[in-house]
Amino acid sequence: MSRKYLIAGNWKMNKTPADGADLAKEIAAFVTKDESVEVVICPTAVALDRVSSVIEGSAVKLGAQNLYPKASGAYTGEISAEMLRAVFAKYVVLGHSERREYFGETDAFVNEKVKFSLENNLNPILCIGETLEQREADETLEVNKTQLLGGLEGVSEEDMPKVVIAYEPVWAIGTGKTATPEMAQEVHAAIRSELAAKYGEAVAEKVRILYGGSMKPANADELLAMKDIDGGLIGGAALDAKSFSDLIASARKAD
Ligand SMILES: O=C(CO)COP(=O)(O)O
Repeated sequence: MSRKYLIAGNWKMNKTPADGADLAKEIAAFVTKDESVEVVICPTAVALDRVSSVIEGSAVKLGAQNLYPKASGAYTGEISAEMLRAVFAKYVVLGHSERREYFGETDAFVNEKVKFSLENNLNPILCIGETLEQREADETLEVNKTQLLGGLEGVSEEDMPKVVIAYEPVWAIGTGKTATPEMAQEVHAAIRSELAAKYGEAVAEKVRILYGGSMKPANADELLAMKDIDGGLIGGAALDAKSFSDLIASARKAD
């Protein structure tokens, strides 16, 4: 496959800087320099600097979990793109369903962040996904299309290869319930065809679409075998060096 698999760990609100550094050290030891899989870890903001030092010189890349789309100034509690670049973050998770649900983030706000991250040399991981109610009401494809196109409003074709999409069905996050490979593939294929309609086939083929939602070593092989699943955005299973390494190993095999 021409797209490089991406395994990204979203640590959410877990791990102190010291615990994060320990975990990062173990992951960095597992990831080789000529790795066929791109590996990203996304600690909390307070752990970014320390984790960054630990993975320096390794093939593991750093991601943040959020940013505020302003250069600097009176935005108490927020973190700028420049600050993320200063700790050598390469990726930033945006529009996660937890941020949409608990912090009221809208498609328009997520879109501002996506554009701001691209303007500031950070690769956005744009998260989209339907709730259980929406799936049961047969709205899955429509909801994902709205969040996808809303998040990408005004993003140029040239910037698209830097964008990663993460399909994370809300009902599968942290619940132990995983979408079947076929369910996930259906949505991933629909996402890719929306990208093709907006940006053309060649661009759509380059964009990586990750699956997220209770992905773990036991189900990774069959998910990663699907044509349009290019990796995973992992929560719970990314908090343990063994399970995260096993996920990287699955992606190596799937390559
Ligand atoms: O939300 C997720 C990653 O962003 C997925 O979380 P879990 O892997 O814990 O279900």
